[in-house]
Amino acid sequence: MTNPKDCSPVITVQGLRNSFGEQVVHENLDLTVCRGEILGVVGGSGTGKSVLMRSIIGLQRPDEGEVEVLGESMIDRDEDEAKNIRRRWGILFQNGALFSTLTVAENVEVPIREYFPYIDKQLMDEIASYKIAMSALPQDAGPKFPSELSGGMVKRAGLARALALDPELLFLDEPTAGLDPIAAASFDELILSLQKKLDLTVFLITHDLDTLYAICDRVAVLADKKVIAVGTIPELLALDHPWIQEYFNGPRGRAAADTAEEKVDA
Ligand SMILES: Nc1ncnc2c1ncn2[C@@H]1O[C@H](COP(=O)(O)OP(=O)(O)OP(=O)(O)O)[C@@H](O)[C@H]1O
Repeated sequence: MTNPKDCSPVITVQGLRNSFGEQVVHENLDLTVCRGEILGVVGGSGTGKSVLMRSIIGLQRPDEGEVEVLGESMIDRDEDEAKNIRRRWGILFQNGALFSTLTVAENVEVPIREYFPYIDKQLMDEIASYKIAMSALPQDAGPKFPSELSGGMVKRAGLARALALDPELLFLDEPTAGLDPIAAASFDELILSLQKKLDLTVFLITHDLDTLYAICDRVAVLADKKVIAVGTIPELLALDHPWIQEYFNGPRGRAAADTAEEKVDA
């Protein structure tokens, strides 16, 4: 499947190979993420979605292959160069990855302090409070500790921190995992509205079929150690790969498609 004609690549992965000892996780994996799209990444458990994300953000050194993000190669960067690139993206890890001993506002301030240590306290607090509002958290969430928040609020706090440095690119690792369907749908809507407002490119790992239907422009499918297909859901449905058919045409896939259709009709 080819990339859209007007694709301006923000992430390009070519010939990626990752292994742990004898276990080869990726072999000859290629993927392009285009500017301004929400790309969903799906695949069975253990197919290497998180390892792929770690390779893209430079946390996992591949055995082979090229990874370019925002026009810069991610392989063998020195720390200063890597830091400059990291500043241009935000990451929401699966469990929120907040510092438990810091309040929500202090968590949001962590990346700001790292990159702009000279910003005074008042401005820092104002930026944090703005990011908290953007993530649809009530302002009284700022002084709370992560242990005082619901699961949905922890995700929003993680999102507020991911947005701290006005990123161009957002990585989301299973953002709706562990949320009830209403909280998950509202988180999807939040991501979609932020993506539009901030003109973000989003790399989104998910198992959540509703999320794929609700917000993803294209979906990349990981299987057999590589990206076996990438395209819109109708494009993927036209392929007769057994995993794709089972995933999208299984009972959960059909339920998600029905929900998406009902939303369009409403
Ligand atoms: N640091 C590591 N050391 C050894 N093996 C690892 C390491 N990280 C990941 N793996 C292995 O790589 C494979 C892919 O893992 P990964 O976490 O990327 O899968 P995934 O597709 O994200 O799975 P899930 O959907 O269950 O989260 C797994 O078999 C995992 O055990």
